[in-house]
Amino acid sequence: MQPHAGADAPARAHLPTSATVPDGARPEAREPYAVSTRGLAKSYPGPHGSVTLAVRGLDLDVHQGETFAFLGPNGAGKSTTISLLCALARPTAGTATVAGVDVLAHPAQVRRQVGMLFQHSALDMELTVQQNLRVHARLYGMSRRDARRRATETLEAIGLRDRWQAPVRTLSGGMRRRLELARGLLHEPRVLFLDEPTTGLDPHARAQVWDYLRQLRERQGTTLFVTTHYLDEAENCDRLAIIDGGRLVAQGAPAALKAAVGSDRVVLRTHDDPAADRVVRRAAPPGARTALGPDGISLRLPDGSAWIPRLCAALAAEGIPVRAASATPPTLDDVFFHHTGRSIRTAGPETAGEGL
Ligand SMILES: Nc1ncnc2c1ncn2[C@@H]1O[C@H](COP(=O)(O)OP(=O)(O)OP(=O)(O)O)[C@@H](O)[C@H]1O
Repeated sequence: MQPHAGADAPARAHLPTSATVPDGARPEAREPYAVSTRGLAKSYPGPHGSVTLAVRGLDLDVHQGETFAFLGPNGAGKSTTISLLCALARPTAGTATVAGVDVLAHPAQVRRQVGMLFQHSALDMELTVQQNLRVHARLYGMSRRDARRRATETLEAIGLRDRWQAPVRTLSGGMRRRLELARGLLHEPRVLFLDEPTTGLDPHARAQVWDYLRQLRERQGTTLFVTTHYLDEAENCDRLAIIDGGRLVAQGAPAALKAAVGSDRVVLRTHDDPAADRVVRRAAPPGARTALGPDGISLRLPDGSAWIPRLCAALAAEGIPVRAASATPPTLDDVFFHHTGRSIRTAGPETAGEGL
């Protein structure tokens, strides 16, 4: 479907518009970012006269040609942000430019510049692969020749060239997802927004989608803005932003975000973990907090592997041999925990802000 202007535009008292690039100018000449937002916010009417603050003042910068992950738990505000950036909904406050174009001043131009892959399939199941692409090409005003050329290229790239006459309902879930990717790319968008592109796919199909995204980035330098709640997917992106309850929690390259957390996770297993826990607490540096769990005793320590022999020696001195010990560098879940005090695996929609 052709994207349409948001009918949900709330009253905007003083919504500033960015003056970065006027219509028709070459955006890359002045705009170094594929996506840039300042104070971007969106609220919805909530239950019982309340207001849901779905997105609360985002400052995001996505470089051209990079694969950018937008990571957050359910209800964090990821889909809402994509709607704002694709000019499908109007912000309540703040500014945003996509491919150098202001989403508030020139929404139609933004919609032409971007490609979108929605969470739920927007394919027509009764039409063939080729017909689905043709409908999309018409909506974007592509010439027949361009549409045919691009359809051939994209179907080749996603490995569906031999299925071009098949009705979409006969394709597997992974094939349909790849076809949606081909469709989103048909009009050669400068920025492709993907809302949880691999949700519901099996591991093999997930890997295929990511292989294709990687190729796309290498061949065409398309900027990819991908929402996900899979940590491993965010890990493989150039940079990421973490969002929780509509707020930006952290933004940067995965390695830099993890390095900023600093401490490694040290886990020790013994035959008597409660007794060992008391010993470890005495031996660990002041301020280090231990946690007893089914995996053993865990604690966060800078340079964790250097601490393991010391902790083992302290335990041996108390007659408690160590059965297993490990030191793991911080993960993106640790980054999320560091900033929010919760694990992304257990964080849920109740964190989305409700207020006035
Ligand atoms: N059209 C709407 N009307 C009212 N509230 C909405 C609307 N769309 C989203 N919300 C609320 O805004 C908050 C953010 O929702 P959003 O869908 O953007 O989160 P998300 O991070 O994409 O979640 P998920 O991973 O589950 O898709 C939630 O509290 C949601 O209930």
